[in-house]
Amino acid sequence: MGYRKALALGQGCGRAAACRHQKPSILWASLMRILLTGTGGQVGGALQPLLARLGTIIAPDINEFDLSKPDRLVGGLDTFQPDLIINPAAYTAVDRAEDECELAFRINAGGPEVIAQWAAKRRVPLVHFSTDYVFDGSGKAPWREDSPTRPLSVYGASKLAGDTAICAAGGPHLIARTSWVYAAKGANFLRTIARLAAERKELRIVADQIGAPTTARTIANAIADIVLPNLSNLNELFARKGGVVNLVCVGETSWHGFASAIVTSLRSRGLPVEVERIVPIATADFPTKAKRPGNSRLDVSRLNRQFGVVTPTWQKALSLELNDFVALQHQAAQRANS
Ligand SMILES: NC(=O)C1=CN([C@@H]2O[C@H](COP(=O)(O)OP(=O)(O)OC[C@H]3O[C@@H](n4cnc5c(N)ncnc54)[C@H](OP(=O)(O)O)[C@@H]3O)[C@@H](O)[C@H]2O)C=CC1
Ligand SMILES: Cc1cn([C@H]2C[C@H](O)[C@@H](COP(=O)(O)OP(=O)(O)O[C@H]3O[C@@H](C)C(=O)[C@@H](O)[C@H]3O)O2)c(=O)[nH]c1=O
Ligand SMILES: [Mg+2]
Repeated sequence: MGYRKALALGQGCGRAAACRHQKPSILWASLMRILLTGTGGQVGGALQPLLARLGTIIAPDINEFDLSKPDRLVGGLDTFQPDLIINPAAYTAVDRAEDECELAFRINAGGPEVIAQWAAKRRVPLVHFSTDYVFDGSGKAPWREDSPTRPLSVYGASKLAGDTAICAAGGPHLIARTSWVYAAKGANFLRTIARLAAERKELRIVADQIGAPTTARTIANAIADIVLPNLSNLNELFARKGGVVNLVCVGETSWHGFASAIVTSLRSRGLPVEVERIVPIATADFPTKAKRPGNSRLDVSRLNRQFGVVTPTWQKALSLELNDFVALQHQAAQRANS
């Protein structure tokens, strides 16, 4: 699918209906085969331990199941025979995507399309992940699941094309739309800021892009809370309540506000912090290849209403994540000294 066509497609595909959560069936759980992609990444890595007790986790690496080669995925799916597919694998290098448009589209749209069509034919439920970067960032109101999309970047357009293809496949699916994901491990803003804060006296961080930093752990917990009690009827649950659902931490801040909170917490926890000034700047003063939305706020009321899932505030989630981050830093320091 081409970039322009993708830009013109897809306005979200949320559906609404009422349903009661059911208790998990132990027998069902033990028989379940769950295909989980991207376990080397933030969200896949956080999901893996939570899902492990549900049955057999099939976690292929990129050589066994490469989303950039959509025509080879059906063979893998036929071999794995999953009862549930969870697909956090994605191309997430936002600036690089501007130069690797074709690759980003294959991984974020072509691969998911093949998976969704395979799953739809067999009525296998599919959980996928989307981004705030499908929006153009206008206005100040939080985006709802059915708000008009207009991505500003290749990454955003490729993710939207994936969402649209999954919706069009017509199978039972849930697309969790999230934002500003980070974890104690992985490539993310928390780790970038921690590194820069230990090296520099001054940080200059954009203060006019507003959203909700969200830990991979928050996303994994929410998905587990939706999936676990409904294992035996996920198919029906997603057919009635699936589609897109926003899944972010509660509250909002700018990247500058997020960086400031990270640095304050690192200092109070005794980690090395050299930085003296965190200067708020405009997006225009931090030129990047890809354009990013100014308004990345996502309205989580559907998540609360449909699934009864309440996420923590971004500040609470940050504090929890920093416990792990600090422990990992101490371990690394001990290894370096021994
Ligand atoms: N990160 C963010 O800020 C946000 C992410 N999202 C979405 O959430 C989801 C999870 O993101 P996150 O966990 O942060 O992503 P990460 O970048 O942390 O992880 C992506 C994973 O995808 C794997 N991957 C990359 N290319 C391929 C490929 N060709 N075939 C198979 N696997 C591949 C990577 O493998 P390897 O480990 O080998 O590199 C990695 O394990 C994605 O859909 C993303 O678009 C939404 C909003 C914000
Ligand atoms: C390092 C740095 C970044 N920034 C800005 C650039 C950018 O606007 C913002 C965040 O930088 P990042 O490169 O981490 O942002 P980015 O990679 O665009 O993060 C996005 O990733 C994809 C995968 C998503 O889906 C989005 O939800 C979002 O999390 O901070 C500064 O202003 N100063 C700095 O020193
Ligand atoms: Mg990034």
